[in-house]
Amino acid sequence: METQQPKTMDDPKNRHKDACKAGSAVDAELASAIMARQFHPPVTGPEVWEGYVFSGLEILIKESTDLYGAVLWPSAMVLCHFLENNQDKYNLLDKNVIELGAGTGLVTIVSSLLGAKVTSTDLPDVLGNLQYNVTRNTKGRCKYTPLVTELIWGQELDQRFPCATHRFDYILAADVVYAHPYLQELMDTFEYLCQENTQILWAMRFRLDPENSFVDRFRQCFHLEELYDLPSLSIKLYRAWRRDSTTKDLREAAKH
Ligand SMILES: C[S@@+](CC[C@H](N)C(=O)[O-])C[C@H]1O[C@@H](n2cnc3c(N)ncnc32)[C@H](O)[C@@H]1O
Repeated sequence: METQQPKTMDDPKNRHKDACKAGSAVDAELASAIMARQFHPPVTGPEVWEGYVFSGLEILIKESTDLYGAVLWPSAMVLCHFLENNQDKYNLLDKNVIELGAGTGLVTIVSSLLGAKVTSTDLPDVLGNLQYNVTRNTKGRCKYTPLVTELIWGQELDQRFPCATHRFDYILAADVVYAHPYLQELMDTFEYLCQENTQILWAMRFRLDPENSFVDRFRQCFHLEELYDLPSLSIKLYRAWRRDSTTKDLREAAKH
């Protein structure tokens, strides 16, 4: 299957240069705190690495610039920053977590470092690089070894992730909504995986109309709460849960 290469995406490497130019003081402060997580590791040679600090640990991510799934997008940093700083409310310890469109794996790595049992998923083309980064940064550092596996949105979900045996406390997703032709399949995947006690934590960058209409459609199936709004990065972070679940269900689920 071909990896989708969205025509409307800008270069993530340049994106954060504009951070903090606009928006409220809170936005600017938060955006710069998130972007300060990145450092340039002293790795020489032909390989390109990006360095990040989360959970008090250095994380080295290998990117390969030929695929969108092999580049780290700032929404992933926003989601990681949130998870690390909100462990009192969103404690991932011993929780079942699935990440959709994991790309280079930063969210999977940070969730694993925070104690979650993570299933990290993406298209077949990017799994090699994803597995490499996940192993490199979690081996010997995590309570549970993360599982890296293929999940093509909307395909074979009931065969590969039967509801009876695959119950997730959290679905994590960073920058999976953009101008690609699989938005309905992505929506179907959220709907399929999100059970009564599941919470979705989803960071997205707003670029063009597809993002806005996806959010509108998403609201028809899920309750949506805005957790972060970072205008300087054009990124929002949402929490979502099924329309037929109550907040009480989720509070009860969070206790176990
Ligand atoms: C913009 S990248 C974001 C990557 C990562 N979450 C991050 O924030 O750095 C979008 C991700 O979605 C994955 N993706 C795109 N279409 C997909 C599909 N139909 N099924 C599963 N994953 C898909 C891509 O391979 C890529 O990893």
